[in-house]
Amino acid sequence: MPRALTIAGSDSGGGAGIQADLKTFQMLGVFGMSALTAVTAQNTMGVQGIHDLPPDFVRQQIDSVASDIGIDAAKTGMLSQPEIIEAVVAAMKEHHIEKLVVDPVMVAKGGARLLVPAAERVLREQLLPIAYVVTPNIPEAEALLLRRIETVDDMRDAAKRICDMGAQRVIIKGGHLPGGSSIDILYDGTNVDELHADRIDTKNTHGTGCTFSSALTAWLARGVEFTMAVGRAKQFITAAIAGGISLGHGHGPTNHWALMEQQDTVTKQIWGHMDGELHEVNGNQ
Ligand SMILES: Nc1ncnc2c1ncn2[C@@H]1O[C@H](COP(=O)(O)OP(=O)(O)OP(=O)(O)O)[C@@H](O)[C@H]1O
Ligand SMILES: Cc1ncc(CO)c(N)n1
Repeated sequence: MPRALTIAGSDSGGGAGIQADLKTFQMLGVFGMSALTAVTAQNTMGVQGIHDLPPDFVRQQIDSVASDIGIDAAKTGMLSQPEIIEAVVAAMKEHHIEKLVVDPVMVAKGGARLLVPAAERVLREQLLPIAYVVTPNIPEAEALLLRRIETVDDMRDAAKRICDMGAQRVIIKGGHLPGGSSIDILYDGTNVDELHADRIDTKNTHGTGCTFSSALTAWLARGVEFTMAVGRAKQFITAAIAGGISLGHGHGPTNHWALMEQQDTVTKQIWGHMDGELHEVNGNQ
């Protein structure tokens, strides 16, 4: 069974962070494990409190699962403090984690900081160079590069510049760009690609970034090639946003079960991919 680890914060509201990641892993048939970095008191209205965990204890959680269960792919989300980033980097190196998806979470939708400003430099200098892929949204890419991103051309340029900082691959998520479609830019160190989806008119976008990066991690854990894994992660997040549940009074969560509920082409495509892979595995035995 493919195994994926999320190293991230807990969202008590269940739509983002560790909770979104584990729900997504489960939906995509991957065994999910977690190393908590922080616990937040959070709901659809915002973040009411943050309690960071000690860096050594973050490290201990990673060591526990790596030394026993094993990790096919890992992702990072909210890392909160510079010392936590340092602990995570040391653990990733020691356990030789190659498929590392870095979601450089900095600020929650309502504006609360999930990474102290002093940690941005450590993230840039220590975490990016060990990332298999980094997935900033537009404000995060702006913070990493200290420059504005206003157009799709700016996003393409930013993807190359972030790759120059050491990440092997970059996806700039366009959820924050105004316009009728939701464009993500994908750079694999050689080619730039665009991923398009119609923009869904909804306020229920809490945790979209976490859900997208955990779907990508799940497909990488399953051994799917990078570009295909990104395409399937995009299908998953688009279905989850379109899945339309409305909870709470603010930015509600996406629907991680959307694929189970809608027996449409997206469901058939995604479950079909998995079915195909299972047949391949069985056929090779
Ligand atoms: N309204 C929307 N309609 C369709 N796709 C969207 C919409 N909003 C975001 N997306 C897609 O969701 C994915 C996540 O992008 P986004 O920019 O929202 O991440 P994020 O800001 O990191 O999310 P969060 O901080 O809430 O976890 C991207 O693939 C993006 O294109
Ligand atoms: C714990 C946590 N991680 C990430 C995000 C970003 O969506 C959030 N709101 N909360």
